[in-house]
Amino acid sequence: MTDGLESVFIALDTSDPLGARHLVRTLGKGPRTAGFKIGKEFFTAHGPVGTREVTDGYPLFLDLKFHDIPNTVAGAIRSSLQLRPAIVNVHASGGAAMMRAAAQAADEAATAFDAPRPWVIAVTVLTSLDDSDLDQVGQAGPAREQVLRLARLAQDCGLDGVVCSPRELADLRRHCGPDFRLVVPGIRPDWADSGDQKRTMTPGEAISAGADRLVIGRPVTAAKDPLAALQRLASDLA
Ligand SMILES: O=C(O)c1cc(=O)[nH]c(=O)n1[C@@H]1O[C@H](COP(=O)(O)O)[C@@H](O)[C@H]1O
Repeated sequence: MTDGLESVFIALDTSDPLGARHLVRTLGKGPRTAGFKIGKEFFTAHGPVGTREVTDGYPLFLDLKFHDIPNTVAGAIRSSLQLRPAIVNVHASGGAAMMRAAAQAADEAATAFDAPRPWVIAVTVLTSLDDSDLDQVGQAGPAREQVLRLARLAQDCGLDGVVCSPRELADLRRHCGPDFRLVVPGIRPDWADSGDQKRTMTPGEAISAGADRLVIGRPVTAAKDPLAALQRLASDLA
């Protein structure tokens, strides 16, 4: 994975392998494509074999958001390294021991499989939640403070970075420093519907605020012409 202009992971949120394959062919060499994100929908249907086939050697963000006891998460991280992902993730709310176990498992498995060590990052507060949603589930808000609290914990536990919404980027950059990886969904160009995303910004705003990688799905993948949508989005970044 290179730093710099290739800054977007495209989310392949589909269970249709042919559709996913078509998106990879169309968007793989598109402007700003850093790689592809495989999440629960595709992985549950097609597993590691389907994932390997569909991503076809492009950098993989394996987004399975592990959240379990430390021993179970460590095992899941070890297994996931067989796919040689560029990025894997866990939920920060799984706690410090779980995050430490995830980081250690990634170190050990990278050595054991002679695989590159992926970024191990923690999801803070899902971008589909706002302050009142946090209140409902008994998490201390506002979202901005909860994201910062979890990001600091993830950094203390040796994780490489976090998933956050674009709205927290400036704060996190300031508190966590330039080397802490900030991977950012909740990206909505002003021409796209927000859908179920609540804490959003445009791609240009997110990059200016300090994102390392953007994660973009439906504004591109659900467009009539996904490549044209990606090109339009890239021009917002330029
Ligand atoms: O971990 C993620 O990637 C993630 C975390 C989060 O807080 N919010 C979030 O939307 N995501 C993922 O980012 C993608 C966003 O897709 P779109 O909303 O279609 O652009 C989806 O695949 C989500 O699963």
